[in-house]
Amino acid sequence: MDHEADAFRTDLMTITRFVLNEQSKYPESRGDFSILLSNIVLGCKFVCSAVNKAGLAKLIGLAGETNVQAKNDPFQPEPALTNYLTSLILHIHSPFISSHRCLFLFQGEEQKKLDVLSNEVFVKAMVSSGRTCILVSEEDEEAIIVEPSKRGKYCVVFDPLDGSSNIDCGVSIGTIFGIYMIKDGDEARLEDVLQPGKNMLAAGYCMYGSSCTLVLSTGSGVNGFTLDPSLGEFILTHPDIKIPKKGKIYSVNEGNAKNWDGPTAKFVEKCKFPTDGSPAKSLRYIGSMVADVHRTLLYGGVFLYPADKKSPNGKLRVLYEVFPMSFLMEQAGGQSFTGKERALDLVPKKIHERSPIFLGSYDDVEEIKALYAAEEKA
Ligand SMILES: O=C(COP(=O)(O)O)[C@@H](O)[C@H](O)[C@H](O)COP(=O)(O)O
Ligand SMILES: [Mg+2]
Ligand SMILES: [Mg+2]
Ligand SMILES: [Mg+2]
Repeated sequence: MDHEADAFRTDLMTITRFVLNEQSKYPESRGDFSILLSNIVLGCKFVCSAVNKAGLAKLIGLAGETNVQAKNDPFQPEPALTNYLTSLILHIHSPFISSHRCLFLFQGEEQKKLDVLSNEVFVKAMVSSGRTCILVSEEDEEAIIVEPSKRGKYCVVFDPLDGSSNIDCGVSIGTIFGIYMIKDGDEARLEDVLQPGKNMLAAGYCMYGSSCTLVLSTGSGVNGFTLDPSLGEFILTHPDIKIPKKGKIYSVNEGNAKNWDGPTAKFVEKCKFPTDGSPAKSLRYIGSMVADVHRTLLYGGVFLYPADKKSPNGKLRVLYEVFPMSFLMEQAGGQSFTGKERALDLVPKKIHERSPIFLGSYDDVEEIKALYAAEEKA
């Protein structure tokens, strides 16, 4: 370690310092929101560490593919490695996870186990913050109403592990979250989370990729933090992110093209064969919403998961995928549209409701809106 160089890094803007700075702008604040955010950050660090270790376990499992058991389950790690990883993870994260879950994680089927594990981590991190009252997770059918003794005034909606089908090939995945406040006093009701996205107080995601990046908005711009593994701290690396007004990339699963509606098909056609003299756009599609949106935010362009004949409401879930990403896009100067309205104006009726979504650079989304408006007139 270069201690001399490290000595010059002590003025780094860590996420903790950043959140406390933000808190100081509200002298009446008692720090509840900062405590909630710090528990979200801890949850992200935990999932990041589990994602990294799951990859290691799979690698070992693949190497043993020749025995019969390994054929049935090619991801079975060595027992010694399982024990080692279990004790390691329990040592670091024992307040959040039971030994049963830990063993679960390293005994094959990592993909599903990581969904379950990440969910358990986030639920526990949120409840133990003492600042939440309702939690909605992709992995839980019903909303979780926090018991009165541990209750606070915030509602958190989250997708604990987004893009989980990408785990097996080590492609970027993430966690998405959004935060609301209960409408009145001490009563927590389902209506408190069935609010339009524009009522969110904060939203963000953490991407577990070549680096671990947390992107956060508390309603005054968007900031990105990168985890420094040697410090265990998220450092502000992308201050005040602004999405380019127009982009050169479109991002969509074109395998669904035969079922698209007119405006979606026309927009993608225009991306590939522009008629106004502009260059054709490049196609980039990872298949993890977090990663596709992250690239869109930094490079510009548009991410779309439209409705199609098979899925008239699209695929992505309103509360914990569409809303947080739309909130971030707008905060970064972009737009987000459902094909009918501004995404953040949508009022969900059910916690796992889905919606088509078009989000990204302002001008690109404007083009999509014009195509839908033209179709409505015709
Ligand atoms: O819906 C997603 C997966 O979420 P999930 O892992 O269920 O939390 C998004 O991350 C992806 O954008 C999406 O899965 C990609 O969908 P396809 O193009 O494969 O339909
Ligand atoms: Mg998801
Ligand atoms: Mg998920
Ligand atoms: Mg899922």
